[in-house]
Amino acid sequence: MENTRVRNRAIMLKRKTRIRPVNDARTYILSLRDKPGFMERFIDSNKGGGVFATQPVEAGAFVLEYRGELISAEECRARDYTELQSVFLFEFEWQGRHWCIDASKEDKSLGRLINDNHKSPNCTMKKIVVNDRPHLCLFAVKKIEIGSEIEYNYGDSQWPWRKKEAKHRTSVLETKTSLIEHSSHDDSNNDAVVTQEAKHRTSVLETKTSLIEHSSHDDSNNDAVVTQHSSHDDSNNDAVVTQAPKQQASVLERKTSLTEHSSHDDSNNDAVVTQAPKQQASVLERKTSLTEHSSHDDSNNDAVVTQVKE
Ligand SMILES: C[S@@+](CC[C@H](N)C(=O)[O-])C[C@H]1O[C@@H](n2cnc3c(N)ncnc32)[C@H](O)[C@@H]1O
Repeated sequence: MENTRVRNRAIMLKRKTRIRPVNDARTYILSLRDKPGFMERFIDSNKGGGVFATQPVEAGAFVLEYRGELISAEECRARDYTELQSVFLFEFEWQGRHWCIDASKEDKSLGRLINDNHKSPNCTMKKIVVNDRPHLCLFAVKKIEIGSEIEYNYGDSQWPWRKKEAKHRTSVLETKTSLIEHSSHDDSNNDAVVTQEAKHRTSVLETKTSLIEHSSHDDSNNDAVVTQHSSHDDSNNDAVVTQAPKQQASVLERKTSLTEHSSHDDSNNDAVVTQAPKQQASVLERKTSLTEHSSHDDSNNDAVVTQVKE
């Protein structure tokens, strides 16, 4: 009896002393600092950099703010972003209006460097309102171990790297099938082991080659945002010139995506929609994803869209 009381008191104390994730977020929002326990690390030339945990993170905990400039959707429309910059724009709805966090400026903050994972993300984006201004913050949806990459779902869009992942999966599947075929054939053969190994090696080699082919194919793909990050775009004027019409399209599409939600731009929508449906989808889907998270999180004890006053 006494033991239970002591245990309950200890639990209550622990609950009281644990910082509420939303309050934790508020602290870092106000201080304009990133929470310690995370670092940027280069992953590969495809993904670029990413953010990794240097300390374990509890499920539900505040992770990092997607820090940037809060601008209206109208302002976002008026700005001339390159395609490289446009992947750092996060649009969302707040108080019935459309807003954007423009994180295109390198400011050493980590939130803007977090990569996409639509299958098993360990974080989710939520709106936190501090002093009447919305902020986008990432919270852990599961326990995150030291060394794990921090990832969230950018939204249900056709992001170019997801196409690559799908191609990779197909190649691996083909290799597996090929191996099964080889081994069933080899079962009847005494020299099977050596032959099988050799075949395995060939298959692996083929897969590697196939992957290289896929990636070089993707590099020349017009839809590939990944290509925008590759170094030749930055250093090569010709590449940039070639990208120019695409950039225009993407800006136009972003405008369309925004006009869908506002009535005053009805006059010039049609042409734009046909120009770049994919980009439009990306923006919309990312926004939808955020809204879904928010409504989902409303039922969560760790309150999501939270009004925090100083
Ligand atoms: C907001 S930035 C994230 C930081 C970026 N990795 C960097 O180093 O600057 C978004 C860009 O990261 C890359 N990216 C994000 N998630 C990815 C993923 N799952 N696979 C491959 N590339 C990804 C894409 O190039 C995308 O345009």
